[in-house]
Amino acid sequence: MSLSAVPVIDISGLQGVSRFSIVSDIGKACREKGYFQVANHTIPSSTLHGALNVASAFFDSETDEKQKLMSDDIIKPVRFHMIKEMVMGEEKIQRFFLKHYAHPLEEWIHMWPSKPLEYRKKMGTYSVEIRQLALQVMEAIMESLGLGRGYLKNQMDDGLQVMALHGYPLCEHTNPSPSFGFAPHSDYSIITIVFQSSPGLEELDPETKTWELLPHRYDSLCVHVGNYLEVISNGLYKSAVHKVSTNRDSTRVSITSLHSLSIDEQVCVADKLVTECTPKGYKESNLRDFLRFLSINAGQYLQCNAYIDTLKIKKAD
Ligand SMILES: O=C(O)CCC(=O)C(=O)O
Ligand SMILES: [Fe+2]
Repeated sequence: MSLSAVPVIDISGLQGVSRFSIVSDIGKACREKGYFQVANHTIPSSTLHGALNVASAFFDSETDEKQKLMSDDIIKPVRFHMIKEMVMGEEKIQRFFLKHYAHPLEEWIHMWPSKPLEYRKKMGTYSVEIRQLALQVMEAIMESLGLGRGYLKNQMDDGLQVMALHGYPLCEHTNPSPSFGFAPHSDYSIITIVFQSSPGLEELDPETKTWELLPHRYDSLCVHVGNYLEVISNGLYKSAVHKVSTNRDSTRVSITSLHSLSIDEQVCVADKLVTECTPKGYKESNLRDFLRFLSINAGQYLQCNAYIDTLKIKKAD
């Protein structure tokens, strides 16, 4: 595991004269890694930490809210879940998980936890701010692919934002199992933005095939290329494979925001990226296809690239 190679992109000049070089850095990071950290964004620290605090308070609480939202039905727009595993003959919680849809906010917020009392306000502010950032980053990504910054912009207005909150309790066993925490996977989004309370997220470097621990830089956010961006880019940008392992010395909380088109909107390879030398590499699909795949395969998250692999068009020899 190495510490140093995660690209950090300062986006403070994205709307100014430095746009061209920032867009090209973002393109390079998506092409070579599939992930990068964003520094100097404009989301206030109070918004980021306010959301982390209410997420922790929700996971720590003993309220019947958790019970009410508890479900194994992955289609539910709001659900709480606990992922358990046997460790040395004892059942251990490896992760608490709360998922809720977030855009448009007024459609979903009344279904979110009502306790702690500030949950909806703080998480609502976070979700709106993070979505604005995601749209800016997406514009830059589309520009870096030569598709123009407005590519898919209208569809994103009706797009889906799914927030996935994770709480990883302390685990005193040093090595319960390789997947204890969050097993390696890639995300079912166009892009994902992760905020973490402490280090733990590890990214698979596609070239060296080594795991890189994402450094915990103050208020920085991590962007992942998701499965649907891999499709849109015709494989130029590869989905980020990542995991969270155990060996932590404190409880860890993370907030993931997954940004996609609406549930029935087909995502396909951008026409401009299909050429004689680079034929179409992926079938089109939508988010509902993914959810169906997930429920048939009965896993909460899939191993690595299980879903995206089903979309790949095999090259004729
Ligand atoms: O806990 C984390 O940092 C990662 C969460 C994650 O990968 C996900 O929600 O898809
Ligand atoms: Fe993920």
